[in-house]
Amino acid sequence: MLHISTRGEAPSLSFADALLAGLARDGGLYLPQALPRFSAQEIAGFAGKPYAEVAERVVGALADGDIAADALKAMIGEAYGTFRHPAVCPLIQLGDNLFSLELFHGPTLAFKDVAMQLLGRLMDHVLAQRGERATIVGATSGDTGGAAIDAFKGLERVDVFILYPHGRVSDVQRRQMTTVEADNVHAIAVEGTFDDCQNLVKALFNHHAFRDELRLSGVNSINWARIAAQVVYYFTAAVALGAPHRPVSFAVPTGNFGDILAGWIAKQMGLPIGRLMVGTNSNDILARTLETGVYEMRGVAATTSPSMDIQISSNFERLLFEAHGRDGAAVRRLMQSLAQSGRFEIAAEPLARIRADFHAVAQDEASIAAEIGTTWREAGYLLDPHSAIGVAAARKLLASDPATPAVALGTAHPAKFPAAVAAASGVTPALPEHLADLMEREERFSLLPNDQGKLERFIAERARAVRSAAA
Ligand SMILES: Cc1ncc(COP(=O)(O)O)c(C=O)c1O
Ligand SMILES: N[C@@H](CCOP(=O)(O)O)C(=O)O
Repeated sequence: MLHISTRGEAPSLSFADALLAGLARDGGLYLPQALPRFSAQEIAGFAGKPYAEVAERVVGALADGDIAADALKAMIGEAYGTFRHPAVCPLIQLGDNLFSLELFHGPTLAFKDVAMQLLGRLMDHVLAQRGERATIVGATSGDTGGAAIDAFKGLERVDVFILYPHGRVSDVQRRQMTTVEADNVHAIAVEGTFDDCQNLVKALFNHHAFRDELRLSGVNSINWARIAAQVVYYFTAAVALGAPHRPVSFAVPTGNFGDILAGWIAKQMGLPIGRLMVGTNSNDILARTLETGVYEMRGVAATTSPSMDIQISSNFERLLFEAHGRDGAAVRRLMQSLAQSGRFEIAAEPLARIRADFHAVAQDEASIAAEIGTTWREAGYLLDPHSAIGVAAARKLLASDPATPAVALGTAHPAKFPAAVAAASGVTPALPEHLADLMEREERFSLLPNDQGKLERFIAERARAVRSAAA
């Protein structure tokens, strides 16, 4: 199966090629030409199966034979063997029809591990088959970076450069990136916001000579394989709650729109998802867009849910592509408008299509703290600020439809954000044992300005040095 770019001007690629490419050469994002679909009977058959087995079916269908089934099975087994919970992504009941899907039992305590542990293995596998090396560049508002560094540390065929906004991630998140001792890992603090970091990464991909010389690859959710791996937990959660015999709704703390897009993909693959609720913090560009049809950037505010302090929500482009009937030219026009004026307007028809599947609600800092406090007092369950946005959004779903189970995605462990959690609940969550000495480990990072030229020189020098030391 080939994968096509949302901007319609890049070569179509196989799953393995799209995996290594990251961003398409026309600046767009890859999507499969057609999505596989499971019958209700097949979905019912997922009930009671271990997570890894469902992952084999779902990721296997999306990879469409491009990765040999036995190799995929082995990689999935290894990837989810790194999780501390036997169910991998357990479902916890918090109230009547209210559930938390805990996605934070991987090595770095965030949902990013679910995809990244598999992505690292998939990339290494494909690079080894081809005898190639790659330079991975990624932008993080806190969690993707740590998850990528954990998944790729020490791999011989990749150098990893992670850009994070200086002073805008939590101490735990920063230390997960800066204390890893591996020569192929480079943590870069950028003087700017997450959006600046993400723009720099996209600019590196769009500088084709640099991209080709260093064989750039991406691990943000611009990489289709990230989304493919995230589709799996929508299936396991919904089936555990009675799908395909009844619909299940999901509330998703949203920033780059990758996680909730994975839910929409699951729906296109046959899963009966009721409503998909976008939850944002006060960086509410997506909530405003769904309400008004105008996507308009405003300055980004620093919040207690820093991983969602995002204005340019990359994966929204994939949804726009679908809502415009897969018209790459229409997406190019919208993206040009965004680059030139910081805004674009969605026409009535595509907006109606988006609104048919998605709803949105924004939470300010006071409501996030209140949700952490309420859930702790009423359910004895400690939420991190991002997951609290999900639970608050799920309550909104239940207020209008109490009969349909609402699953809030639990995207981070509360110990990643101890100060905010303690302030809201009075409880200071402890880091799991494997990270207990994180605050004592030595840090190693480079501070760079928000400057593409300087970043390119930095990456080229480091990548060449590692390659000549390895030769
Ligand atoms: C803890 C946490 N929650 C939610 C999000 C938002 O997810 P997405 O960017 O896929 O919308 C992120 C970052 O992406 C995150 O790190
Ligand atoms: N919240 C993310 C931002 C990057 O998102 P991604 O899913 O596109 O990698 C983070 O924590 O880094």
